[in-house]
Amino acid sequence: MAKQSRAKDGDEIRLLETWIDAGKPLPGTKPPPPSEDSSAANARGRARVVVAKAAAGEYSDYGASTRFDELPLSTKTKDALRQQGYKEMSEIQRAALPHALCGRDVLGAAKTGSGKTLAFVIPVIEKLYREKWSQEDGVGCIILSPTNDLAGQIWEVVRKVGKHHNFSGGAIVKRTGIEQEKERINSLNILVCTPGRLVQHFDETPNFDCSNLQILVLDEADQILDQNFKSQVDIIISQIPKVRQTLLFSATQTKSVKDLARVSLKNPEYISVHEQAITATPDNLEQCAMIVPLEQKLNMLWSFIKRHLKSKILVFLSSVKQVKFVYEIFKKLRPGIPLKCMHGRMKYEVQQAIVAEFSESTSVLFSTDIFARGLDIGNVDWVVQVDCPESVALYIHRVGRTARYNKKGKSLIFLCPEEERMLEKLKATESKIPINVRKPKVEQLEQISQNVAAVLVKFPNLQQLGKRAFVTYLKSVYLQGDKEVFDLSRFSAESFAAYASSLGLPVTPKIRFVSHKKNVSKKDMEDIGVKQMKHKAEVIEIKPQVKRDMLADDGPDDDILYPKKPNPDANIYGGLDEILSPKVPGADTHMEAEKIEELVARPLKKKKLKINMHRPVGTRVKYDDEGNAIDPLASLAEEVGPEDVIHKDKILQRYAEMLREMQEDDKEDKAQHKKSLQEKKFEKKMKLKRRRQEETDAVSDDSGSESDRNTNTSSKGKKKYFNNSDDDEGGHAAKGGDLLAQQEALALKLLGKMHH
Ligand SMILES: Nc1ncnc2c1ncn2[C@@H]1O[C@H](COP(=O)(O)OP(=O)(O)OP(=O)(O)O)[C@@H](O)[C@H]1O
Repeated sequence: MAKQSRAKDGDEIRLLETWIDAGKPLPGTKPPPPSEDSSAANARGRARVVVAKAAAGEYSDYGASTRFDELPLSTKTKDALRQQGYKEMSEIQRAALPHALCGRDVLGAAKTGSGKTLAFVIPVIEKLYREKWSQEDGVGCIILSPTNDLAGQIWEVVRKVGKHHNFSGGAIVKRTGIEQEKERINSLNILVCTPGRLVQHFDETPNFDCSNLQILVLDEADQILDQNFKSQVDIIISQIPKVRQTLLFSATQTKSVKDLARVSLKNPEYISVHEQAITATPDNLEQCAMIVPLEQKLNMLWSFIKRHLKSKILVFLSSVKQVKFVYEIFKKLRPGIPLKCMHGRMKYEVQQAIVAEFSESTSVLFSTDIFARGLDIGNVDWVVQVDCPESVALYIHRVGRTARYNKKGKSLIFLCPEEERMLEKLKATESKIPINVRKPKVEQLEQISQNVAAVLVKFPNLQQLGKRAFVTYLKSVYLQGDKEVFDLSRFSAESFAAYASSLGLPVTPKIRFVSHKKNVSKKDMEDIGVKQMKHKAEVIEIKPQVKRDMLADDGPDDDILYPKKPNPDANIYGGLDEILSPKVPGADTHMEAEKIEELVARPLKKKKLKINMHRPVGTRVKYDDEGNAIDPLASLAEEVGPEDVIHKDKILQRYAEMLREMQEDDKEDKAQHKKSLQEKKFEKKMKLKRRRQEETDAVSDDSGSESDRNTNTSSKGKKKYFNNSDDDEGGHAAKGGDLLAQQEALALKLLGKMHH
């Protein structure tokens, strides 16, 4: 049987190779527009004729195919595609597959959700099939993806399309431990992984061999080729054969020759199927923007969710801490729709489970940008960007999580007045993003800051989270590279205090910014999700300024949350009234066991800050107790007065406690820091002492007198203690060592006491 099947495969491979060679499109050509006679029955008939002709030795040009079964593909692949319901090809598939199947390098760009994955998965499977690849041949294809989740998703597509083939493969992600992966990686034919994980295998897996690699794929190629992955990609390229096929795909493609040179494409086909399109985003996507002051964002998000309880909503926030905080707070406030959250700090299995749940149900998923690219979840109704994306490209990827493959979708972005430059960028002709600006109606906005404050009082652990959310948000703005959009100095001091207050925080948290790139920790980068921190040492100026109250401006017909009448301009497919579904009755805000009615209004008195932040760093620097320069923002935080706290007794009391706790924490931190410095100093001293002792011992060893030899017995023992504590001599000497250790411990203890 196996022999028979091999022979059958052999015949098919010969036929496919001749067909591919005889009917290949000319380099640089695009497929003609689909013929008018494209009814399903006719197309099926045509496909049958094409295949029969090929079998009879008449090979048709397949560059004009519109259906998968008209392409020179193996029966196994065609069967799997049919079983998955794939018949007609999408534009990018029509344009890219003919070139990729005949072995050309491809640089493909097409809108989000347009089917790019199949455009590279099919050539991968077919190439290995025609090469008669088997397990013993090792790694034949590497598909690089920027995230583990996306790698998992791509692997699923490979598995489904290749299910009748005999290849092995897998997503090399964090799920399995690296040790287990090391054992099996050389027997996998198709690897789907992040650049980082692959480099780890090059570094750590003995005999990891990619010398037979046939095909390299970069999904989300522009991201994989950016600075963040540069060193890893360079290592990968240096470890794989130069002669190979390379496929690069993304919705926002890199055109940088330098970038492309790094992956050494050979006469690549540049395929950008939507280059002439009027929009860079899917046609079925309705996009809106709202200018929302920082301190109103949470209220706005809450109000939006409350009015879309029957929708599947994906919410993007800029940091892990914010995602956690908003998720936890909203969970306590119970909007009346299931809530989920997702970020890079979660285990891979948990992420997978959340994705699966979100795919199935109507719910709200709060996420960092881990979810922004590539992930394919069916029927997302809304993408809401609470925090501004770092670039127009990221905006396109985020909104692309909805309106996928001919489905409809809507998106909404909140931009602070200070970030209006981003709106200009989105609206610029070259961005090709049809976005409508809407103004919310202030009287209909639900104000939840008192409720949030009450939740913080009841759940003190959320106070810390709130503080971290505040800090990471500001950090994320500070660390962004595009200073035209992200500039902390444009925010007024009052708006930070108001923002802290909107998060339920009694005081504006103290912040100290790092001023040099090298000082930005990896954890910060992960927390914030900032990929590239291009900023140099720079001045942060916080200019107290009169805030334009955007919400007070009650424009006509432009209320996205609660429109009076539909705006015909914004009505792309059926009107905003469908988007802005009326509030579902009986789903009012209710907090977990809290008595919200106990809380009174919490007016935030705007205190005029006395510090002048206009001056650049260097002309006016403040220092803390330890002599460190304090960032202007940190000083700003200190200026927040007691009048900024909530008036209600209970909350006041709690806040007073919190303040005390924070001061205590500060004190403890300082003491701890001092202690650890002294401990380090002490350890260093002891090490030096030990080394000197050893040197003295060594010198004694070299002397030859009888008496010296006696002394040597013990000094040798001492040396042996450090190397080998098993033998008797060593054991004896270990006592000496123990003594030393005891003395060290005692000294450390004393030191500790001194600083308490
Ligand atoms: N020819 C096709 N017929 C029907 N559905 C298809 C076809 N090709 C792809 N799809 C479906 O379209 C959806 C989007 O495809 P895919 O994830 O490949 O898009 P993409 O272009 O890679 O998007 P992104 O840029 O966001 O990564 C998937 O659910 C996929 O199953």
